[in-house]
Amino acid sequence: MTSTPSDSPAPMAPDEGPGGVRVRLSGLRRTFPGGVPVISGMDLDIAAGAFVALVGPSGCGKSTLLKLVAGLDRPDAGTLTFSPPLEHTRGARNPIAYVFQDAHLLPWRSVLDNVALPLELTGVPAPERHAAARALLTEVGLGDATARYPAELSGGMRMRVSLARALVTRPRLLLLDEPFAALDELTRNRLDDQLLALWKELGMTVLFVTHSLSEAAYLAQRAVVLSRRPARVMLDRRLELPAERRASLRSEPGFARELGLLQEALERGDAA
Ligand SMILES: Nc1ncnc2c1ncn2[C@@H]1O[C@H](COP(=O)(O)OP(=O)(O)OP(=O)(O)O)[C@@H](O)[C@H]1O
Repeated sequence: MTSTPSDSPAPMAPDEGPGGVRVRLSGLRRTFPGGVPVISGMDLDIAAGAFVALVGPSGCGKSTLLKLVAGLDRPDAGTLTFSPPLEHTRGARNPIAYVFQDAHLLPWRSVLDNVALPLELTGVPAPERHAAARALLTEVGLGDATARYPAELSGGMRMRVSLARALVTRPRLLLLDEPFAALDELTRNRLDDQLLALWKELGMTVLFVTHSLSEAAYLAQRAVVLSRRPARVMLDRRLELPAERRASLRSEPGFARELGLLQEALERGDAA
């Protein structure tokens, strides 16, 4: 049966999210043609609504893992389970959203139409999709940039548009692959705070890949440190930091202690 606009879930208010999904990886394996083993027997259990950071040496398999979770690639063995199953998702049109390091905006579309695109593709009528896109753009601080075009935006603004576009479908799982890596530190810190606010508001599960241990510790409740390829879990740690993250946290001794533990695991994993 094909989906029509009238089959679409009811629109959700900006402060209402469908909540997160639990993600379980069991014995997940991926070997690329040519025999390059990238993931060999990965087990991870991510609670619904958790914010998990994934760090590891360059080339260890982080993006591969995200692609497997997103369904953009298939494992050679092992299982990937979502609970509740993604097809039972209330309100979410695309239960999984993916944000890349490059914002990947369509240059010929306005900011509003870029953000509304995922809804347009599922047949949501223009007034409804524009209202949803406008609400999200306001949340990321771009309420006055809806008519602008990607070429007129800074790198940080483009990433905010990309984040708004990912969230416009109210996903239950948000996958981010080094989304802010190309930005200056101040912009990156601001976007980290915006992402945290959106996560708290919408309650989706977040899996965030980053090379920055400091960004991982600041954002996540739980950090998973991977070894060099094939990726194995070197450390899976619930961070002992206050739930409320503020800029001052970065200079506190508890934060430095967590960074030290992550660094030590990363070095062990790189030498493994
Ligand atoms: N489609 C593919 N075919 C063959 N090899 C691949 C493919 N995709 C990735 N690889 C290899 O798998 C390994 C892991 O790549 P992946 O992009 O997952 O690493 P990563 O940890 O995300 O790296 P980085 O931190 O540098 O972004 C690399 O050696 C890469 O060359």
